[in-house]
Amino acid sequence: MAEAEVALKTLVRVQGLKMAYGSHVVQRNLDFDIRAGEVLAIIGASGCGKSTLLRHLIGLQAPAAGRICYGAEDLHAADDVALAQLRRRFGVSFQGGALWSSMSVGENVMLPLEMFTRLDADAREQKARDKLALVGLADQFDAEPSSLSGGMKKRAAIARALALEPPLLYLDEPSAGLDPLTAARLDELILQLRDQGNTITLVTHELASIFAVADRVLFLDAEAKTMTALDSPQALLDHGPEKVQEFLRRGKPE
Ligand SMILES: Nc1ncnc2c1ncn2[C@@H]1O[C@H](COP(=O)(O)OP(=O)(O)OP(=O)(O)O)[C@@H](O)[C@H]1O
Repeated sequence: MAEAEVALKTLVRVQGLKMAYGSHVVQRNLDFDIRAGEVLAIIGASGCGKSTLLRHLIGLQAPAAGRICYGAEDLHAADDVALAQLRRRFGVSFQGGALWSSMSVGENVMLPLEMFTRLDADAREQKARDKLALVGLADQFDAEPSSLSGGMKKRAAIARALALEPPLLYLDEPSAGLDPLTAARLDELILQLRDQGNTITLVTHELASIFAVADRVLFLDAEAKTMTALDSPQALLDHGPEKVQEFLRRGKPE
């Protein structure tokens, strides 16, 4: 397939999405695509609805209005069988990593393989070791999660999200709480995964990393309660809405 065609392929289409908790509307009129091969960063002020959007995208919360389609399949209208198949199309790494503390790092990564594939134990172990190697944790297969640093836990959670080799990864605040060097290494991992053909949608507060990794940025405005920008970080910095420029200027590296 030609490069331009790959870049334009849509994995997820969000149409007229309204998100609410009861009568409290968080965001409305969200219309955007997630394109194959891109890193899309969802940004905006605290409380604007970034995590809520992520929960809608992975099917944990239902829209108050609108649709989220993976190909022709409406995520929230899918029956259980279709939903199980849809969920195989994406991996998720939640804030904090959320590894099971009662299992070793390797067992954590093998868990989705045990639950969703018929691979035998040897094949599961090999795949988990491959994924851990990919995120730079080849030697941590037998380690307890509690012995890992914050950055290593996030990497291990990404390895687990990669276990089933989904084309799309959702990462919630992958570099939150990390020192700048560790955060930069995580940015490198995200770019490496993208270069290997993964599509990554991440929620982030870390403005510096947006410029390092994001192909496009979706800005959710907390006051307007809708998206007010969707473009490359540089384009938004140069000629985006004033509020978005201001938001991005705070994190622009010198
Ligand atoms: N379970 C819930 N019940 C009711 N309201 C909620 C719930 N979770 C979030 N909210 C509200 O929805 C809005 C969006 O919250 P959300 O956590 O999605 O924002 P965010 O942009 O991810 O914030 P942050 O950057 O601080 O993590 C906020 O006003 C929040 O108070």
